[in-house]
Amino acid sequence: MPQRVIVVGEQPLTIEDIVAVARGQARLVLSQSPEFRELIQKGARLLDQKWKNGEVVYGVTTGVGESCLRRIPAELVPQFSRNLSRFHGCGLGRIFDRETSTAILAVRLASLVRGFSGIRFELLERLARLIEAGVAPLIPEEGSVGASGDLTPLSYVAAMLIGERDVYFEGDIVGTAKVHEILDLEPLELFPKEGLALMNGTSVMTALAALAYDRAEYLMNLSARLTAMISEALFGNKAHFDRRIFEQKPHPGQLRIADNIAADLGYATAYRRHQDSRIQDTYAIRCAPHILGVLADALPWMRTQIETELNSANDNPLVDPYTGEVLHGGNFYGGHIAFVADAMKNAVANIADLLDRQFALLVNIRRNHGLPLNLSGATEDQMPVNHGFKALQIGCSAWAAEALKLTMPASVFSRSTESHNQDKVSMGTISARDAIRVLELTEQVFVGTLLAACQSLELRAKRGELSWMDLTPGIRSLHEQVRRLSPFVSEDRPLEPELRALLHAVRNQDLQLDGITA
Ligand SMILES: N[C@@H](Cc1ccc(O)cc1)C(=O)O
Repeated sequence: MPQRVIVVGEQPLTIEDIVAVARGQARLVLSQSPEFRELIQKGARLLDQKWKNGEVVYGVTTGVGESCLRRIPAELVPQFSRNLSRFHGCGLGRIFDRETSTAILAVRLASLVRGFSGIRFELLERLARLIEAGVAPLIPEEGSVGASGDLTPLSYVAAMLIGERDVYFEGDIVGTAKVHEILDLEPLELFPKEGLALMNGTSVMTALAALAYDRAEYLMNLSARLTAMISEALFGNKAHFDRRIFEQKPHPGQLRIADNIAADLGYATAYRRHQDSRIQDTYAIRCAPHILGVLADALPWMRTQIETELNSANDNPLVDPYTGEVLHGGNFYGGHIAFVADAMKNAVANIADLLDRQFALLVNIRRNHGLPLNLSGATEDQMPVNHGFKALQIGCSAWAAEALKLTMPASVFSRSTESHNQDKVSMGTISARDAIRVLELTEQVFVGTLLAACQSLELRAKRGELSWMDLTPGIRSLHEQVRRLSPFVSEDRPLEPELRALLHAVRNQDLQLDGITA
């Protein structure tokens, strides 16, 4: 299949563009339009003239941050960009994976093409060339306060361009200098301001937020379908998803989720309650649209903020390419992304909690309308030595608790740092990393609960309590997709490999959600 080509520099990028580039599903190419090239070069030329004329330019002929009053002698200016990236080479913690690192490169490029960063076209070309060649720096996750930009993690992007530190390349981890040799490239000598332009921005947190948005949206839609499956397995009351209820409190996302669940249940107004169903199910079923709807209704706002940040010039100082004026500000402050990510982790962890409660309904013999204890599929004589889904439920409770624990907002933990120059910071990169971790855990809760739901439906079918033909194609299709990776549990067995296979399918968005209205 020919890869989609995304031209950067001509139109704003979307969250989906970043995800596609990160996953190798789209190529990112730099606009070759002469006007675009001229816009970029103009900013670089103006800046070059300024410092060569002996003018004081922050971050070029002065130190950075609190050191802004210290002048840098002309002969030391070229060395400065290199040193800036080097002294920030102090990140710690885990290393971002290749996909995330690629997203970070693409997001930084989307910012620099605005033409307000005073960098050469050549630098943009090199960045695009390295992305195209599948090169991505090894970036430690920790060490950014998220205002003053993601200085430390982005220093690894600058280091890659000057041929330093290590990168992912062709499935390996390789010294950057070596990769330059292989690709027959000379490492760049950064021009004044280029180091600062690369590092002084919000691209790490924004890349994480874009990836998280995509995962959260998919997981939300999967969870709506899973809710329908579990409602069927519990002989739930389908009338809880009657459109008229939601029209009276018409949050559009919540209404859409309710409609999707109703459709998956084949609900029609003439519906008659199952003889075993309760007049009102507990909240984990009845309020599922209200719980998932919180995220559904936040997503449009989150998208606006993430995509505005993604397509912004978020460094400092900015260089107006039309007048040559140097504008000193604080666009590196990641408060919007911090707030989005804190909100996202809260809404997603609530999904973990919701699914964990749904699982609890399935295994509890006082609530599950006759399903066997622990959903065991063993024969009667084998029952005493088979515990079915008991441990998996415990696992889901642990993952849900861990996700919920991570919802403490990071954006309120500003620390005054850097000799009180950076006296109020966003912590957005920490929020965004939390959001990713909460998603990982919630995906785990999802696959565990999904297996339990499939087991429950199959138990019902085996016992003649439910007919597959009475279920909608949406539910049957999800069940069949799961069964290709993990069969019915009749005798106890370790489920880890199957859970991992399912997780992999969720991460790759391989589970098809046919018929869902997004
Ligand atoms: N973010 C600072 C620049 C800076 C760069 C590196 C530092 O270590 C500190 C500060 C500014 O634009 O004002």
